[in-house]
Amino acid sequence: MSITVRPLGGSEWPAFVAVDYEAFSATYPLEMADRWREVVELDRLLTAFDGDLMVGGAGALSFEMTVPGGPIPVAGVTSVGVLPSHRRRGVLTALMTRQLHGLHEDGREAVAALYASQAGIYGRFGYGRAADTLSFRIPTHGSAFTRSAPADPALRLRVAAPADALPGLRRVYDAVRPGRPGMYARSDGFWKTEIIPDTEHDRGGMGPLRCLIAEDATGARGYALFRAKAGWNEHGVPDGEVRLLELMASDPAAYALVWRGVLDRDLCSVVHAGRRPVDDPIMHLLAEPRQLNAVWLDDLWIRLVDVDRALAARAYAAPADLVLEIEDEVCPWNAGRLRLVTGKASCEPTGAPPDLTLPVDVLGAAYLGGRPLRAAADAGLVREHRPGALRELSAAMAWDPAPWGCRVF
Ligand SMILES: CC(=O)SCCNC(=O)CCNC(=O)[C@H](O)C(C)(C)COP(=O)(O)OP(=O)(O)OC[C@H]1O[C@@H](n2cnc3c(N)ncnc32)[C@H](O)[C@@H]1OP(=O)(O)O
Repeated sequence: MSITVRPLGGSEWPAFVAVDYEAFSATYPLEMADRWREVVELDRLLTAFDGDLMVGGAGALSFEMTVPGGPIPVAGVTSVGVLPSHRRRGVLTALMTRQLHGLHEDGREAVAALYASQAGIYGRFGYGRAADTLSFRIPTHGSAFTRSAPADPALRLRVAAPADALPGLRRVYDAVRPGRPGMYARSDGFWKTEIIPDTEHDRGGMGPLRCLIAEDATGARGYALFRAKAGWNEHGVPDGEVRLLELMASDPAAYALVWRGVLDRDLCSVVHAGRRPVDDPIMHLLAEPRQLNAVWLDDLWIRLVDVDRALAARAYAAPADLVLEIEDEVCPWNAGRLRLVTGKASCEPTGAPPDLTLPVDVLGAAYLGGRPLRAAADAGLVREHRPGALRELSAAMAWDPAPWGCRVF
């Protein structure tokens, strides 16, 4: 089988959707692809052909994503799929290789990010697991806060229609985003098609999308987007549930108030809060944090497309002056030695002997500051040639707060 990879042609969007739909065993009504059409950038979609049959596709979104120190351009890789009839014959490999080489030649983004459908897929292409996420299942009867939970009498909680509340949601999201690595700017289209849509399919058996806003005279300071479903058990005791989709606040008092609004919902006995940051302050607010019943998952995967530019683009938490020997089979322009000097964030080729040797996926995993390089070294993935070099780089790359992308793209 000979596979050709090329950009999507003018009339090929329906075929791209059909491949994706089949690859993902999707259940959404096909018209919903029109929604995604508002977000995707058609000129950044790649397709793979077996003869004249489209058998795979992959896309990239032009994001501004926060990394340690502030936002930078990042390619958000998405809509990757291969027809079941053509799996495990190298179609994804051809797409990923072409995409990474294209990003390098294009030069707009030195970093690519994605959410993986399965955690075993992307390491071979140089992506590292850079952020984690926790999902909570909180029984409302066990959700009392500690006595030191903050409160602000100027705040009030308001029930709002999500579409009407959009300016307030954006105000809060855009206040939080620049401070947390992994969060990315949302276009109007992204808010409208990914965050607030509310069809039967979006509801998935739950109620409509609901919104709580915490605000004062200046406007919104926090919000929650969620779905709920009331219910009673066989004894007549209320046991409805809340599914929290997003909760964001620009200050601690607003954060605590919005959470209380979600946890205190009448007739609901449990709150499922998916994809929360691993340093979510709710862990400090609950008097009995075991009631979080946390489950740990991978969040963003990061690929340093151009290692030198990517390392020079972020800030560092501690001084470091090191020679790194990078291993990168997929993007050979990265393989070699770079001198990283953190104070001025410069990263230049050098012939000096290396202090550390590490594969590009390990560096990608550490890039957002949430995965200690030291732990990767303990797993045997980093080789230290100068004693102390590992500790130096690990401390420099660590960052607070923990990385988190919030919503899958
Ligand atoms: C960012 C996103 O969009 S994530 C969404 C990814 N898409 C999906 O999950 C949809 C359903 N799955 C698919 O479409 C396909 O099975 C894909 C895209 C995951 C893989 O496509 P393929 O063309 O089969 O991959 P390809 O043949 O290039 O495999 C390359 C290597 O990855 C491995 N691989 C492929 N899929 C997986 C997987 N799901 N888990 C672990 N390893 C995998 C292959 O075994 C192969 O390994 P090898 O080089 O050691 O032989």
